[in-house]
Amino acid sequence: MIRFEQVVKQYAGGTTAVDNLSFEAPTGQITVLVGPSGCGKTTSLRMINRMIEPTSGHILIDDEDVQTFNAAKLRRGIGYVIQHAGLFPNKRVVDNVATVPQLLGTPKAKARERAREVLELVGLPGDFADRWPSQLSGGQQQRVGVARALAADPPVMLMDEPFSAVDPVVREQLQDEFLRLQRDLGKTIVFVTHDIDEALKLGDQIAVMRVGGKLAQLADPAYLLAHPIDDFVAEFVGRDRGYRALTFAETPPLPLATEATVPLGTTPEQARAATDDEWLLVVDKDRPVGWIQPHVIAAPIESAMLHRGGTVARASGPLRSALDAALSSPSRRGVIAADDGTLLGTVRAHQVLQAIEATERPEVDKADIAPQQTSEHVDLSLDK
Ligand SMILES: Nc1ncnc2c1ncn2[C@@H]1O[C@H](COP(=O)(O)OP(=O)(O)OP(=O)(O)O)[C@@H](O)[C@H]1O
Repeated sequence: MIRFEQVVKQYAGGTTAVDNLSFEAPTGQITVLVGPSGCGKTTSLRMINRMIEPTSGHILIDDEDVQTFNAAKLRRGIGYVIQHAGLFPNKRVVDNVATVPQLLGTPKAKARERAREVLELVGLPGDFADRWPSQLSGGQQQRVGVARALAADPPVMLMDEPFSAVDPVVREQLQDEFLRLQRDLGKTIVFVTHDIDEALKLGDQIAVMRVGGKLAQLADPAYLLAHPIDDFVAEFVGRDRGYRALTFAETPPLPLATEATVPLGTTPEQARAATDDEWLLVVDKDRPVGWIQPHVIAAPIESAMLHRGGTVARASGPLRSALDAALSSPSRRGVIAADDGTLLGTVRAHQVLQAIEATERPEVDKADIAPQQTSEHVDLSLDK
């Protein structure tokens, strides 16, 4: 566990970058620091591995003050990933990744062997290891950055906007892979981003910071969306936070309608006989694959003719997926599937909205509210 205790950082020149910050980043979980530019996220992160020293206060890792460690040793024992990966351009990928294990005393051959293993873990197998960083895409470079941080198998990882420099599609892939990896590795991670969507997706808990380096609210994503503590947090998590919150709400049993379906290869006559509706759902071995308009087609149904608009939601997934499926479907009927992908039925948006109306929001729990709100803080101000 990483614990911030009333940490303050004032830079020479007088800027208070971090102001009386207290929070805990639990072991094995992802804590995201999020907030607008200049709110002190990077400064907070870098104080953990002592790239920056606090003006006052303490940071503890597993109850040991980081001040008691040798700074260089501490840094080697903590994985650190930054935007643009920060790879050594004159070292091959494998040697970039092997750097920290070697610094920690692992013989070169063994460190390289380990580097190849970790590169495979982050989706860069085989000959990627022997390339130069400049021969990789931005997304691949970020993966090398993650591999390099993981190579020495540190229990703690610090990640500063690691996925911000790549395009949105690659970013989503990197986030998904990172979450998959973390499920297996269970590192204690502090992750900095200015992107609330990224914070909500990755964070087990989210610390929202405001300019001036103060903690505005610390909570898990669902709670943050349902109960922003003030206007600043509400504004920051977005006007569409009600919609975003559906990502964290389980789908209750929905009133599914039986949908007429036809398999690929169905002739136009057969398709027209199957329904009176404008849209007809096509399946492949009981799995929904797309919609066609039976009165428009002139040849047997093949894959290329399908309207793929409309996502398929899993009955066991979040309510947001069910609503997205209904809203994005060309027939306005959202397709709901079982976990194995087979069709269960369809649902309309108003039915999903009724289900949303019936869901409960997380209870307000005072313990989740930012430490600045505690009486301790009030006492301090009264002392003056
Ligand atoms: N070395 C420094 N000397 C003086 N002021 C600094 C220094 N580094 C950062 N600051 C100031 O401290 C404040 C916090 O900066 P920090 O980089 O921690 O914020 P951030 O939330 O990470 O911002 P961003 O999202 O823009 O990277 C800012 O006002 C910044 O200008």
